Amino acid sequence: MITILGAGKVGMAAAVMLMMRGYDDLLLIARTPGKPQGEALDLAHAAAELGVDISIRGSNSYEDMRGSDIVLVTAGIGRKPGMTREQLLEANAQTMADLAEKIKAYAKDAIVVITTNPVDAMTYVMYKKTGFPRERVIGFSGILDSARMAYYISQKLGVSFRSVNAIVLGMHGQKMFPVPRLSSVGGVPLEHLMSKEEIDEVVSETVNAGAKITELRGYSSNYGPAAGLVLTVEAIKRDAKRIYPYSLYLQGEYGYSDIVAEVPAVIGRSGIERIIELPLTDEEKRKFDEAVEAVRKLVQALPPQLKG
Ligand SMILES: NC(=O)c1ccc[n+]([C@@H]2O[C@H](COP(=O)([O-])OP(=O)(O)OC[C@H]3O[C@@H](n4cnc5c(N)ncnc54)[C@H](O)[C@@H]3O)[C@@H](O)[C@H]2O)c1
Repeated sequence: MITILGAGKVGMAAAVMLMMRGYDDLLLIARTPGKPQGEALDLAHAAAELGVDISIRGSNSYEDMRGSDIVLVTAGIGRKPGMTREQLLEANAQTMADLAEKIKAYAKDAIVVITTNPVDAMTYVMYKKTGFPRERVIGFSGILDSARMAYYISQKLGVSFRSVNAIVLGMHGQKMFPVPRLSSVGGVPLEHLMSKEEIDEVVSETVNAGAKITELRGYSSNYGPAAGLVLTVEAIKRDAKRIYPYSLYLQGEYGYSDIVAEVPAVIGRSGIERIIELPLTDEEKRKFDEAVEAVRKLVQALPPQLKG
């Protein structure tokens, strides 16, 4: 059973994509009476039209998440134009702590995937408050950040983004670190294919991609994160052992402990199986450090009761 907490724009886009890929036993949980039930009914009708034979339910009761093997956390407020992800910290941290209690009570064996922003700090709160092994507390955004980088590279070079391998590390926010040296197109290092100015442009477009969507339409992205959530569910359900970047609690990797950072990892049935440590140059390590320090600042700004 896959439970989605929060039936907002990200949660519902994920539900639609999961339905279309045939994932059975979907449960939507949200606070507003009628909202998750209505969303589930509409989606169930769409599944019937498409001939997708699955069960989709909505509920206002957290107890119904009993038996979930995956819980996707999408509850919390999103950005408005001009806001940074970091400005959502206070409101959403309390939501994470509240939801951690519910997940602990009713889905103690689930793999928890957090999308709520600022996602690195929210993953930290979820890890501390559930007390789950770190393998089962996974912050989502890295798949989206690297897909955005791949998209901008593909646009500039006129090649399919399926031939692009783009790497983004560190955090999901203004200090995210796209790594051109480790990114490649058809196996050729990016730096052989683009000028420094073009690469700088790709980096800037990647970092500002979410803000651009928010500026244009007045609210933050939802199809992008939803697609990456589906890949994450797929990797878990199929024990696919794919390598994707996630925001994960570090215990010595990259020289860091007791902090969350965006790093590549192998994901399968039991959650995160292994964190991959990429070889970074001194300059790259400095940028990675800046990203991690930005997360640390956010974590430090959390009220003490939400950190431990
Ligand atoms: N990690 C990423 O890559 C990424 C990308 C885009 C958006 N996001 C984040 O995802 C989150 C959700 O975005 P959205 O566009 O779906 O927002 P939304 O406003 O459309 O939906 C959020 C839902 O959360 C619910 N909610 C709010 N506070 C709650 C609480 N305390 N308990 C239970 N439910 C609560 C709301 O009722 C609403 O249904 C935001 O924090 C946003 O910044 C993350």
